[in-house]
Amino acid sequence: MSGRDGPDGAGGPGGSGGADGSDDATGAGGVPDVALDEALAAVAGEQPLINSVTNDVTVNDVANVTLYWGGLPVMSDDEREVGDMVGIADGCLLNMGTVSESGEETMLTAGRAANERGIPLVVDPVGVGATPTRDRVADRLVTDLDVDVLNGNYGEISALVGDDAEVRGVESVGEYAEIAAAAVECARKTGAVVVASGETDIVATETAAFEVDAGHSMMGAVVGTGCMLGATLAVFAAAVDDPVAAALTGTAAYGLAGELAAEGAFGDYRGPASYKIAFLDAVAGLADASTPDIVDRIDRIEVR
Ligand SMILES: Nc1ncnc2c1ncn2[C@@H]1O[C@H](COP(=O)(O)OP(=O)(O)O)[C@@H](O)[C@H]1O
Ligand SMILES: Cc1ncsc1CCOP(=O)(O)O
Ligand SMILES: [Mg+2]
Repeated sequence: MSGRDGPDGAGGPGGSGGADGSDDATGAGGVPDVALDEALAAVAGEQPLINSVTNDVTVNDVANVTLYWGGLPVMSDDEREVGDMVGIADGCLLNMGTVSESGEETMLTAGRAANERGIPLVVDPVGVGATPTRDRVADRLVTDLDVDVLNGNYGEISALVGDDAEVRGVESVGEYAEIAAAAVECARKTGAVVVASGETDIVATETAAFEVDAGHSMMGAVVGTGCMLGATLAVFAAAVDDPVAAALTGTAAYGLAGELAAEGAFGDYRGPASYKIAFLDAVAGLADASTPDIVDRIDRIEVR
């Protein structure tokens, strides 16, 4: 871990330590007693500055969703400056969606600065499994850096651990019956808390796996929802001390926003483009919306 509490570390807003079920700080069924309202209040109170080195396709969405959660976005990605910007940030996101040769080096510079500063480092290995270049860059990021939270779709997480995976461009294609086991193996390989996104999200550590039942199929119809999940995880990891509680809370909050948008709570929509607007408004308005207790959306699952 990057100088921060690991999954057994001290708790904090939004969750209490031992979120991998290793001590008595968990609730029923070995699920940590995460609290959405506490996490959202912590984000609002801390207003974490998040530096994202991210792709050209969704950079504006990543910036806005960071802001709408209550963080402060900055997208510094120049080798001459990024170390200094991460040096004053509270969290760092690396998203390799359109990584260039210089961008690869800049991501390593930013990641090393985050590790040295002891702030949360989130990595989204976009498109790993699609090309040898992406396989090499992703492996370099998780090997050379101390990653706190790693998020990818089912295909990307499976590809990272060498399981059969079909990643077409950046989209996960096919069935992944063993995704929970792949996520735990990925956590063991990288030392990160792993979020495997899909119809049901999986949050995994080296010793525990949780299903997060929140979200809507319309989220899968919008480019950028995985990238924006990475930004969400960076914001929550900067405000919630325990990285597992942060990942569970951020993933659940994100899915709840997707559900509220699909229900029309933040405006009608006619298709994926207008849904995206409603989704972003749901993120911005979640703190004021009445939301269910997210503990009821999280189930610990047994993984061999
Ligand atoms: N069919 C679905 N049902 C519910 N939520 C979904 C569905 N597809 C995607 N999501 C949600 O959308 C977000 C992005 O997931 P995903 O599409 O897997 O990432 P990516 O965009 O990187 O491929 C996640 O929060 C995930 O839970
Ligand atoms: C289409 C595309 N190509 C390179 S990055 C990118 C966006 C990927 O966004 P997400 O992973 O959220 O679907
Ligand atoms: Mg993605």
